[in-house]
Amino acid sequence: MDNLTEAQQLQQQQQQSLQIDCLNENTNSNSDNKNSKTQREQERGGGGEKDMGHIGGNSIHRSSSRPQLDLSGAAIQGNFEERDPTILLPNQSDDISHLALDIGGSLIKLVYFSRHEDRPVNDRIKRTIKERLGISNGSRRSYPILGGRLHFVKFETTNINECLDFISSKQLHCGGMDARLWHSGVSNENAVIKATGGGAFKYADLFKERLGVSIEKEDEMNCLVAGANFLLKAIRHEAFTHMEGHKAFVQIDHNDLFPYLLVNIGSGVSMIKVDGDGKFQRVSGTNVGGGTYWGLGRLLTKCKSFDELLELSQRGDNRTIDMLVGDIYGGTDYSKIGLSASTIASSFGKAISENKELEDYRPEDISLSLLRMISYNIGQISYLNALRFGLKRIFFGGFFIRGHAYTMDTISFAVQFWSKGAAQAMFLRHEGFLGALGAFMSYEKHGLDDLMVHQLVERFPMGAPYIGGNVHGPPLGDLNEKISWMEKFILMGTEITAPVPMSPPGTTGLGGFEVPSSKGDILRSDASKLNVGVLHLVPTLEVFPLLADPKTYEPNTIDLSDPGELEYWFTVLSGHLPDLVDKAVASEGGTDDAKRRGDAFARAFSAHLARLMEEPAAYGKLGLANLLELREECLREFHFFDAYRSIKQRENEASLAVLPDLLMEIDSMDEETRLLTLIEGVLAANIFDWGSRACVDLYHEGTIIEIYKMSRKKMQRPWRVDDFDAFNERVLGSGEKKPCQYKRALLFVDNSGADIVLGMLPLARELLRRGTEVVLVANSLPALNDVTAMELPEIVAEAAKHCDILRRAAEAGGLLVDAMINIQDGTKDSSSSLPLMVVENGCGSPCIDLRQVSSELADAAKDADLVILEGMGRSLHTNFNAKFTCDALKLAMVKNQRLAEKLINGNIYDCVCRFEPAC
Ligand SMILES: CC(C)(COP(=O)(O)O)[C@@H](O)C(=O)NCCC(=O)O
Ligand SMILES: [Mn+2]
Repeated sequence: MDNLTEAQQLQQQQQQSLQIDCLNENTNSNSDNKNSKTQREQERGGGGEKDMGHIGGNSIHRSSSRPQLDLSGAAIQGNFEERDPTILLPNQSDDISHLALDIGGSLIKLVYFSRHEDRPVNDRIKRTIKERLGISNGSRRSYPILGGRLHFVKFETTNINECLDFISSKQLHCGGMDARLWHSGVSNENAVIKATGGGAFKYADLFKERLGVSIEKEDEMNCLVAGANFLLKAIRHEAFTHMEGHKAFVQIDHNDLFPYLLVNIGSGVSMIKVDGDGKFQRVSGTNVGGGTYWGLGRLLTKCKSFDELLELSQRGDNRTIDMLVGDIYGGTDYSKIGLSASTIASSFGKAISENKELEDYRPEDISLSLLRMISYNIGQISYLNALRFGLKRIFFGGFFIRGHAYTMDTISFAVQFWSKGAAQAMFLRHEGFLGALGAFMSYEKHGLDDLMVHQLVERFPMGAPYIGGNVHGPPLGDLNEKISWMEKFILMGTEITAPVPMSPPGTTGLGGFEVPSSKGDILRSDASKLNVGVLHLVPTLEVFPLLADPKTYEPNTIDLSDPGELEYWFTVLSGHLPDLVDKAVASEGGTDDAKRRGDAFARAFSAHLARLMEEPAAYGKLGLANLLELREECLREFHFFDAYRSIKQRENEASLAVLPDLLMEIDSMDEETRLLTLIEGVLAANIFDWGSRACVDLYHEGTIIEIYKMSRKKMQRPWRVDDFDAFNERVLGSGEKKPCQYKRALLFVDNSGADIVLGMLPLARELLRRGTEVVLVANSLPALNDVTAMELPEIVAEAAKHCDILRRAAEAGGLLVDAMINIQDGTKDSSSSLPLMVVENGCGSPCIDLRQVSSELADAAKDADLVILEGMGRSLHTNFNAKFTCDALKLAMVKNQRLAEKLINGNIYDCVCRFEPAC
């Protein structure tokens, strides 16, 4: 076995499995429909292959995981022969402009919008399920905004031509066209783009000349406030504190956001009291800002750029030039007034008493002294203004900060020092883009301000060529160019950096008055860039309505801010990489192109891991679920849309072949044994998990069915977490207690093959038999070997061939609309059956964040009174602690030793059956 290739092993498994009678080896008759279809298919040998060959095979989604553009009613307009004909999208909102700018003294900030690509949907099935769920399109909210993405990019103002080239090559200035005429290459002669900042005036003619567009100027303060309000309301992990090198995200209650002080540190500094949307007043400011640091720094150090100056400060020691309290007081504190010896008494003060020239001071020390002088000053004035107006919160934005840890620590220290701990400085991840975002929001009809937190998903693609928002060279056209760009870096022996470059974690040391820890030599040249990704706008996402308390809900069980956990999971995921790349490349035919993409994927994902290892909070709050999703997104970025496709197909086939025998065995049991056997079956079949190293090793030791049987045999109760009796009592009743007749159950299914076919489908069938409508909730996009909503109807259709209950329910639920046309036994009456339905969950990850689910799922949830979450990803890594307003059953086999120890004080392959009655 060891010497066989994976494909050969799988083929062998499939052949063997077709010869094995599942659980009851003495029986060979079938269950529900009592026919010999399985046998016939076995005799056909390849019959299963033929019928099932396309399960999952046509489910390639060419889009990112959160849909979508409204293509309903799309039609080609005009001549069909024409190349790139105009496509009419009658249901799409129109007149969306694609670009807005903030042209400042030193930087141009650009926010632009790109549409999501479409993806295949089985409209007929969707329509029937919508009807069953009572969803009418008329009752749904219509969204004024397109599904799409917001990109954040910046340029040096001195390189404005690069910016113009970028806009031109991406045709961003043509974005104001009517979206109903969505046609590549169509340009708009009279295009207008919104811009703010002084450069909107200064460069208006240049834009007209180079791009033929007019600039519509937007008020800078308006834009800053609109941008900040949008970010603080719509982005979950936007604001954070930064003290002594430690970053902590702050959860802002949207209903308690106002008033606050917004301090925007650009070339100069504005302090704005914000009382609501569009309600603000510029209460103060200072002319000592980013321009001062850069201007003085350039004169004093001969640095060529702001970033170079900032980088210099990393290696600086300001004590050589600043006059400290200790210098005045003979090395001692001035404790009577609370000043330590290391407090700066006078910035640059030492220079007056020493007989030195500029050349005698190290540029590093000058830069640090300047940075501290300016940051303290801004922090202090800000606090005094907050005090003046009784404001609790101060948010700092603007490109002076640049995600630079030391700058943030210094400002934080000043605020804390002067407020005696009563006030706290907060920073914004999109700090530099407030104005540009605000300008973007000033377009009418985009509806951006209607968007809510749950409709935005931030992703971090390997953002070449604009790493962390910074453009290097011309924009890349396609994936091929992106990979070439990465390869070039590899050839040059340069480490590829993840999209968000690092900033050093430890900085000021004690009380913010020490020298920053000397990180200069390992600091990359792009050290002080932004922590921003691409913002996906998905108006169709909703909060799962059955969450007991969405405000306190936290999907992740494992918090990776614990360094031990972080290191463990990083090692695990790095260890999985070579195997995953092999699978991904094989799934694309093993071509040279696939190998090249596989290599690029491995490098990109490793770069993400390295980046997050250095700064876990770089992409926002990090949990294990985020990491697992990042891996799937990264695969999709390099066009691996379903790496486990063939494994899923073969496991489906092998499992479907033994399903009839399993159903027959189950049907021979009394009610109580049956329910227990079904739950045991779900837990046992959850062993088929290609994301677990231990399980994958296990697969070498037998066929799918052998492993399944072995797993079933080991299902001894009590399980490590065992609430089966409570669930059993709820379902079947006992003594005085009446059985609970669930109306609708949502089954969040997990893996393909035995897991869905021999585990969850039989459980669904039992619920249907007991009078419960069943909704199978599956992934929108592939992730590992998870079954997707696209694949499920065909699997159900195959299963239904052997089972009347499933067939009637699937027909009633609209699942057999396309798939069952070859069934000829004439039973078409489904009117009296309870439906079995499938809805997509809105994500493409092994885990699920219930704050952001598809609107279909949210609709299906409204009448549900039972939620079953299955698998490690959905019920342990995420949602283990989630509370629901209806009964919930969490079922999983723990396939990782460390998790078993941590979470349930148990061992690998222990099981969890957690039943939680409605809150
Ligand atoms: C990715 C998974 C959550 C998928 O588990 P599932 O939800 O399919 O039960 C799980 O395989 C996992 O946590 N794997 C990584 C750890 C390991 O290799 O043990
Ligand atoms: Mn899974």
